[in-house]
Amino acid sequence: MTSLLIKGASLLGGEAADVYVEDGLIRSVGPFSGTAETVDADGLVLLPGLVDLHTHLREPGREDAETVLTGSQAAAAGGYTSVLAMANTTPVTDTAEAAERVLDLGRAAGLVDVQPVGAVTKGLAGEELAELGLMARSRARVRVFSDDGKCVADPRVMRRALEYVKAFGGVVSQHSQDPALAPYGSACCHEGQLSGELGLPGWPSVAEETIVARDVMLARHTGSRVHVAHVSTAGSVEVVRWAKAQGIAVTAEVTPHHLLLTTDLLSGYDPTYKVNPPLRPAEDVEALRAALADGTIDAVATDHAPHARHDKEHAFVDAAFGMLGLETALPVVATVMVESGLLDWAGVARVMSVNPAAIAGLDRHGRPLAEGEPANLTLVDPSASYVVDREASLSLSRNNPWHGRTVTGRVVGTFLRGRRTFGS
Ligand SMILES: NC(=O)N[C@@H](CC(=O)O)C(=O)O
Repeated sequence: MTSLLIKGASLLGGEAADVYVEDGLIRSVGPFSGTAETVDADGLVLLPGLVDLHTHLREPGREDAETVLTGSQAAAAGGYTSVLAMANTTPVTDTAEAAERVLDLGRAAGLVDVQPVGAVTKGLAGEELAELGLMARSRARVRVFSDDGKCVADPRVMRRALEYVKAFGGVVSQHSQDPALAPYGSACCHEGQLSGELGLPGWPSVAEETIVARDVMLARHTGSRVHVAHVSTAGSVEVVRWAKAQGIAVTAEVTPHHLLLTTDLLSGYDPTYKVNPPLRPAEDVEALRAALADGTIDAVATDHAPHARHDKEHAFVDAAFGMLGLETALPVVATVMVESGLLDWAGVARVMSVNPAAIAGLDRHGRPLAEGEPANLTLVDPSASYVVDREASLSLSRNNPWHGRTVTGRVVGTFLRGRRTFGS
C-alpha cells in the first residue's frame, strides 16, 4: 500500500485542504489526522494532472530529436499526466500494431499515460483511410485521429473519416492548412506586409480558415465530431464560435506560442520561431486569448515539436517547423491568462486538463479533486517567477522559443496515480 498526503494545497486556486492518496486514488479531501508521507503544499495550487492533446514524441524514427521516454520526462516536468502522441512518426501510426507499440513504449517509460493518436490516412498521404476501426479496437483504444503535419485536404476523404469515427465515438483532429493556398514546406511566414519585406513565402490566414469552415459543415452533415488543432487566426475563431452556436460538434485547441508570440519575431530570421501554423499578428493573439477565456476555444495543447539541431539550425526557409512546449505550457498560460485575469486556476484546469481529457475520451484524467478519483495531480507554485533556460530541459531537443523569458507559475510536483513523477 502506498500512501501520500498533500497538505494544505489550494484546490483549483480556491480553499486549502489536505488531500490524502492511497493506492493511486484520492481517499479523502479535508482535514487528515493519520500519518503518511507528506508533501507540504502550503501556498501551492493543486490541479488535476494536465492532459496534452498534441505532442510529438518522434519515436519511432527520429530518436535523435525525442524518444517516448525523454518526451515523457519533459511532460511530467510540465505537469502532464497524459499526452496524446501524434501519428507523424516514421513509420506513421496508421495501424493497430503501430499504435500498440507507442502505447507500450509509454507504459515502459511509466511517467505519463501516452495515448497514441492514429493517422487518418495511410502514410499521412491524404488518399486512403488508415485502419481506423482496427486502431480503435486495439489495446491502444485509439479515439483521436489526425494527419497532423498534413491536412486531410480532400473533402471526400474527410467526410468518410468523420463518418467512420462516429461509430466508436472518435474524433478527427484536423491540421487546417489548405496546401493549395499554403504549400507544405515552403509557406512559412504569416502572409502580410512582413512576409513581403522579409522575402519569406506567405502562409495566409485564409488557408486555415477555409478548411475550418469546410470541416464544421462536414461535421454538421455527418453528425460527427471534428477538433480543430492549433487554431491560429481570428477568422478561425469566428467560424468556430458560429459553429458552436449552431450546435455543431466542434472543439478547438490553441497552443501556448500562439497565445503569446507574434509574427514580428521572424524579422531576425531565427528558425526557433518557425512553426506550423505560423506566428500571427497581435490582433490574432488577442482574439485567441479572448476565445480561450470565453470557451470558444476549449483547450490549450502544446504542439510540442522537438527537432534535432541538424534539422533546425539552418537558413529560415530550410529549417524544420516546430518548437518545444511541454515544460513551459503551464507557466506561459499562467503568465498570459491568469496574471491578466482572463482565467482563474479553475479555468486553467478546465482548458489544460478537464476539456482535453473529455475531447480525447480519457476517463481517468481531467477528473474532479474528490474522494474516489484517480490521483493524477499537478502542484503549481503560482507566485514563482523564473527565467526559462533551454539547457535545463529534459527534452532531447533545444528548439525552445521561451529561452531567456521570465514566466510566473511553476510546476513543482506531478503525480501519476499517486506516484510522484516530477519534483521532490
Ligand atoms: N507544428 C509544427 O511546426 N511541426 C510539427 C508538424 C507540423 O504541424 O508541421 C512537427 O511534427 O514538427
